[in-house]
Amino acid sequence: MSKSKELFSEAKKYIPGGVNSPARAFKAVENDPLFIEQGKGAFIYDVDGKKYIDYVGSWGPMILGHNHPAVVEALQQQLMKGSSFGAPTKLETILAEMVVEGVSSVDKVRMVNSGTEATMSALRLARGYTGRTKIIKMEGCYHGHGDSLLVEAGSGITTLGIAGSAGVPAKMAEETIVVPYNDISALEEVFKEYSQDVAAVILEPVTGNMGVVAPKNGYLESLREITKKYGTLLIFDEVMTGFRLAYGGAQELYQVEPDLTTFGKIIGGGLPVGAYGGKREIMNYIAPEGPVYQAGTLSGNPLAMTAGISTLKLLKEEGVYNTLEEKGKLLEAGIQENIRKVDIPVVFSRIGSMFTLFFNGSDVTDYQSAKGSNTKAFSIYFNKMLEEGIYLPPSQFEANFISLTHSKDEIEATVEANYKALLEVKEKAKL
Ligand SMILES: Cc1ncc(COP(=O)(O)O)c(C=O)c1O
Ligand SMILES: NCC(=O)CCC(=O)O
Repeated sequence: MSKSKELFSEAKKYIPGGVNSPARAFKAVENDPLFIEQGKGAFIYDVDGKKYIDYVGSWGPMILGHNHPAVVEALQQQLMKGSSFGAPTKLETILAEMVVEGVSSVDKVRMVNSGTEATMSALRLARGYTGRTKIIKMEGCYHGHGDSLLVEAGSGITTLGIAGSAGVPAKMAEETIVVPYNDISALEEVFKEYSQDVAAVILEPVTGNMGVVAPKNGYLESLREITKKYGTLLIFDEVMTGFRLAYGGAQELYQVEPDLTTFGKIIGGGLPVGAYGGKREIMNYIAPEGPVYQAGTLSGNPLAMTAGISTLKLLKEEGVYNTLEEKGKLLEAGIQENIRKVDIPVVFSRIGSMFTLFFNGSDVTDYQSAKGSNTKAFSIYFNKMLEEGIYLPPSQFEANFISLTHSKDEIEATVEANYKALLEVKEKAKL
């Protein structure tokens, strides 16, 4: 038995399902999770000593690759000074200023400890600011596990094939209206009925949590117009896309400004951080300045701020996002060629350094089309890639991430493995 399997059965005795987040459980791919010993650059090493090229990147944060020396050095220095004070440090202002300078719609930003906290807090703020209660979310978008948002959510909810979560009060869920992603007329219909009740529309501007799906031409612009018309706040959940698709996130890439933005993943440089920010007038509603309460013992934690600052400093350098795009293009070209050669119904969807291979014969533009993917084929693909030393998110409905440390060699090795895995899928799934 592998050490990973041993550790997993031990973990299951003390931790529900053996994991601290369901997305890692490998349930949909009929396998057991690897236990990871260490990471370096584009690679992770499991406890059995096997080396993998990593496309999970801790689900997004590790855009610089694992254990970047500058981040490690900065963390070591900060650790000598102390890990938490529960009092202000200048590090918080430095990171906040970097976010404000980097993201055009953000005048002020509040640090929290996870993406979940960021979206929960942004919703409370939107409700407090507008005095309205309903929110609109898009099918298949995942915004963390806050009650209001665990409705028709992507990521683990979709992976496990469940509708939502037990324990969410029906009254709470009723305040959430769900419409399909990329569908403006569905949104307009909802606004006709609830024009004065909707505090916020929240979405992933480019989705990662039903797999990578891009907004249709003009979709984000229309969202901006409609929300403005009805006095509803537009919230871009950029937990995944922030500092990933561009330094200024999807809103920079598509040139559409939301009222509020949520962040996580990359701004914590691998440590637990989330944040929400936006227009000054709205952000001033947060306590102690305003009436919307939101707090955190470890919020703005100096270690987390340090990891975030040193990560963003490196991402600010000239050419970083072009480099990521080049890597994405190289991988895409290789995989598209494989898809042609193997002649298999697969859609390769990519924006910058985020991508998903949908085992799907039709275009994927929303949750319904994403769910039409062949999850059995994905499972075969996933396990073959793992065998070939490529570590992917263990679900069809997730984004893969390329880091700055994925070199030509790693990308070529991935393309080679992808060819073998597609062949295996074609044969075993009879595609
Ligand atoms: C778009 C998006 N929002 C929110 C979250 C929740 O973040 P966290 O897992 O840090 O709570 C995630 C990922 O988990 C995400 O991808
Ligand atoms: N796309 C899914 C995530 O980013 C979250 C991972 C987790 O919940 O463990």
